[in-house]
Amino acid sequence: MSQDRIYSTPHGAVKDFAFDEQVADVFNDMINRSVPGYTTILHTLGKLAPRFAKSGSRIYDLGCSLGAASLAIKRSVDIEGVELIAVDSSAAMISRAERQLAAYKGKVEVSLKEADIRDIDIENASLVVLNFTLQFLPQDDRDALINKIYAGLRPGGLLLLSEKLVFADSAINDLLSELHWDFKRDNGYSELEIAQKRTAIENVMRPDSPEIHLKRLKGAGFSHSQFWYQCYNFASLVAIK
Ligand SMILES: Nc1ncnc2c1ncn2[C@@H]1O[C@H](C[S@+](CC[C@H]([NH3+])C(=O)[O-])CC(=O)[O-])[C@@H](O)[C@H]1O
Ligand SMILES: O=C(O)C(=O)Cc1ccccc1
Repeated sequence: MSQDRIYSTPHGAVKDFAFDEQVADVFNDMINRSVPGYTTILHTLGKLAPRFAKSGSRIYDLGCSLGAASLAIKRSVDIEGVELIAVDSSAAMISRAERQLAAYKGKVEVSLKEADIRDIDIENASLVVLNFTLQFLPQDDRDALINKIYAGLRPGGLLLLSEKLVFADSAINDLLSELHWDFKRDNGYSELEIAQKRTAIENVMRPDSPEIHLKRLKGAGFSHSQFWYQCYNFASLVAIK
């Protein structure tokens, strides 16, 4: 897997970030060096998946990128009769995810779909994963997706939702943003890379506050929801139907 050097040279006018071939080629390196807690969250998904996966049910990985979350599920779920549906709207991501997931033989049956997660049906789900995907949907479309997930989950089913956060308190927001940029510096990103990536994502990725996430989950009908992990301005929640 190649190193992410996409923003290492001056771009002039920085284009909006897109999940294209260039990004897909370096995505594993990019997400590991950019998202604090990414490995911890996938490790914990490997603990959650066998607890919630049920024979005769489906698991959805929405915005699967290269299939890292799906792979964590395949590796940890050792029962027959579970169908894993991994969805991404990027053709570049789906073709690479197909290769990566086929290389691991397990009991879970995987199908990959190149589709917009707003357009797919969610049915008979024991587990739904939104690992850093909701933040890329227009804010007006987020409630409808969470409502659809709630409706498609079985009683007792789990939603794992990981997101970058924004905080209403600007002193806190600034401090946690600075710590995130320190994390990127420590992982070898230059000031230019950090600044250009920031410009590239500002129009395509709009984080919500912790309060909005909890309110949205409650509004959808989830009676149990909780942040289980936070590092700086990155966090993960569980919600149980
Ligand atoms: N409307 C949409 N429909 C389908 N896919 C979408 C949509 N919008 C964005 N995507 C897809 O959501 C993914 C977000 S990355 C997820 C990481 C992964 N979950 C992981 O566990 O490694 C997170 C990040 O880059 O910060 C990309 O692959 C997009 O193509
Ligand atoms: O890189 C960043 O600053 C982020 O906020 C996370 C991220 C990671 C990978 C793709 C897009 C955004």
